Amino acid sequence: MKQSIQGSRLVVKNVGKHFGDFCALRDINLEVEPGELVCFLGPSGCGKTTLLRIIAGLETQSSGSLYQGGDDISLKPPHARDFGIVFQSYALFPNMTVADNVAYGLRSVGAPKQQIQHRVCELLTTVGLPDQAKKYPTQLSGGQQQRVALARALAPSPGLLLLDEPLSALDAKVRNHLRAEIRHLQQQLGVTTIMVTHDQEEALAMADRVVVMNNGVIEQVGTPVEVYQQPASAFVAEFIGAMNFMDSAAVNDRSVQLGSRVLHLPKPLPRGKGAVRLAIRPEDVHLQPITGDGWEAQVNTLDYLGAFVRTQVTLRGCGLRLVVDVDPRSARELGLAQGAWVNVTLPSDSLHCFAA
Ligand SMILES: Nc1ncnc2c1ncn2[C@@H]1O[C@H](COP(=O)(O)OP(=O)(O)OP(=O)(O)O)[C@@H](O)[C@H]1O
Repeated sequence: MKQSIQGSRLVVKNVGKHFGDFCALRDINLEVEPGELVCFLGPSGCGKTTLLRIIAGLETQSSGSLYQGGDDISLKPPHARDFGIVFQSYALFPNMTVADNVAYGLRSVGAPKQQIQHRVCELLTTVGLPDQAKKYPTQLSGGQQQRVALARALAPSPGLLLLDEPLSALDAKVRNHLRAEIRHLQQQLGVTTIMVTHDQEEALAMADRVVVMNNGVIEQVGTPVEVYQQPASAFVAEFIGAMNFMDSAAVNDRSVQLGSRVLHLPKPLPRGKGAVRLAIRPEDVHLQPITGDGWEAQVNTLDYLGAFVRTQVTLRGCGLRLVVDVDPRSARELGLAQGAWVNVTLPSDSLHCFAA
């Protein structure tokens, strides 16, 4: 039996899902490449789990189709699809040993006994539990149980691995550790993987591409760098990381009026007129000594967060409040303190614009 897994390509085409009158998914289109790890990320109720369950065949789509490795799987029952799944709650069989849990999928397809034993050993070693084969799930920690669940899902060498919030029941330290291990294992095996999460840090750290969902639609599909640096909508900009939003008005297709100033934009506006929602990340706002260029602003609050200082300032004149992240050394050099005055500049190449 092979240790490496040949990941298969998954295509989701025009998938929609209704529960009665409620539309949970609308016209979902997605292609997951062999060996890729894709995260479904979005707020509670946006449809992540429903989409994962449709891919697994545990839920039936109301419209659209699905293809795995070129085969139309749209109407296949779960057992006829080629995937392994890990749920948030470990869902191990409590009356079976660790070894029997991992062997379960192989026994059900009638694999020879010796081959099963070898595969179970191999997988328990891979997930770092070579000595736990004879234990029962209740004798293991949450992190260990989730490793067993992962080994069980991978045992039949599926073309697709589905992970439904696999880390959210674990404490922060175990979660971070297991996050890195799952990613390493996934890359080593080359198994095509889809993970559902509402934790943006987890998605950005693990995924090749992130699918950002909201209200049953895909807002953006992109690499972690793309969804962070070039958010396609105000929702994505706000949902991933921190963002300042400012109401402004277009002067023409390359500039906007903010308070008494005209700011130039990095990209042309789709419409060169009307209201525009301008946005900038806290780490992209520049603070300088009061003699510098830009707006005069007063410091309202300062929070020391270890790697950086999160500051809130109010611009003189327009009264606009901005959150600014400054590295601790610059904060010291600027003499940042509550009530202090600084100059604020908003670099053009860091501005994002969205329809108001
Ligand atoms: N069987 C069902 N019957 C009716 N409505 C459902 C059913 N399953 C899901 N929904 C609704 O569909 C929407 C999407 O649910 P889903 O579980 O996919 O969201 P989610 O993004 O995974 O959220 P969470 O992060 O909270 O799990 C929700 O509004 C939910 O209430």
